[in-house]
Amino acid sequence: MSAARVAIVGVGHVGGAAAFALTLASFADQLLLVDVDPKKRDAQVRDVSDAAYSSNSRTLVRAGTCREASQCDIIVITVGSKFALGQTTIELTYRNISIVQSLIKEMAPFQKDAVLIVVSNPVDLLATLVQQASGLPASQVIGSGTFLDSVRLRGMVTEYTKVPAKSIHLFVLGVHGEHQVVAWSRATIGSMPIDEALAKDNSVLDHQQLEKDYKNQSKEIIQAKGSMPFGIGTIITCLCSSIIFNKRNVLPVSHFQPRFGCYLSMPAAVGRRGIAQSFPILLDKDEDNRLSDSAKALKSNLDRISKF
Ligand SMILES: NC(=O)c1ccc[n+]([C@@H]2O[C@H](COP(=O)([O-])OP(=O)(O)OC[C@H]3O[C@@H](n4cnc5c(N)ncnc54)[C@H](O)[C@@H]3O)[C@@H](O)[C@H]2O)c1
Repeated sequence: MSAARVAIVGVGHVGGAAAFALTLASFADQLLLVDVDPKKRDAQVRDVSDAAYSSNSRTLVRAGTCREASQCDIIVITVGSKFALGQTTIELTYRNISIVQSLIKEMAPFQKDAVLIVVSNPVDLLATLVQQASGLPASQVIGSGTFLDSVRLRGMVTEYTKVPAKSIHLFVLGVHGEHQVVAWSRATIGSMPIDEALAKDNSVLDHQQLEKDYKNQSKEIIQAKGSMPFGIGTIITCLCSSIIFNKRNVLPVSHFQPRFGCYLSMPAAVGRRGIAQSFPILLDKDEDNRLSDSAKALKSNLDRISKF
């Protein structure tokens, strides 16, 4: 890619952290920040520009409009609304659906090679709707999905096994949230099944405890500091890098699953045109049943939404 332009739409906690991480990574030529709140947007531009100048980043950070964003090479959607007093999760979900749907209408048509990265929650549902409304091929719309969850869980296994995270092949898959599935049956260290590798040293991984701990970590971070922007900001940067440099890194991201007719996370090679190849993992029966149940629930929600 000659001159890479990235836009971030919604520069609150997550969008701001992604802008900071992308600027330090210094591979984008231009970074456009867009927000419905112009004061916040301009403040983020000034703050992140300071980081750009003090780190000698090549990335030029500036404020942009939705139309300008739609002509960028990568568009990251991090818009969201916060819980209002007395609001239920369902009300918040519908609020986010409505924000994202009107945003995509305002932005379309997109540059034909653009890749959209949806981060806003509920990420799989929104990524499916964004793809339908964007007019872009499914391969060019990606959801951040369970990428952060996979990285976090791998980090915890690293602490236990003392094996570097890059040698641990372990994925969290499916519909991001309560019903995501850890693919323990396919987890390996090097090429050896993880439980077998540990058994050699008489060690045992407590799958249930680890799952409980990595899920609790999100809740604990949010309770203590209100948001958890740094991990996801880095994940967004990693996705942008794989796209811009056509690295085809295999990452657990949300993408269209013909088997279920909706988006959910499975490993996929991510390159210049988005999803270059999907690598669905053959799960064991219990894991597959759980993944399949949550996909069916998501699909029926989507069918209900499309009737409105
Ligand atoms: N997928 C993940 O792993 C993951 C992790 C963390 C957060 N998230 C999600 O990211 C989203 C953002 O979280 P946050 O903490 O940054 O929220 P935030 O409230 O700090 O930021 C949201 C921003 O979106 C802006 N916005 C709202 N409507 C807009 C519109 N129509 N056009 C442009 N901008 C608009 C707001 O002004 C605000 O600046 C949430 O949906 C959150 O659940 C996802």
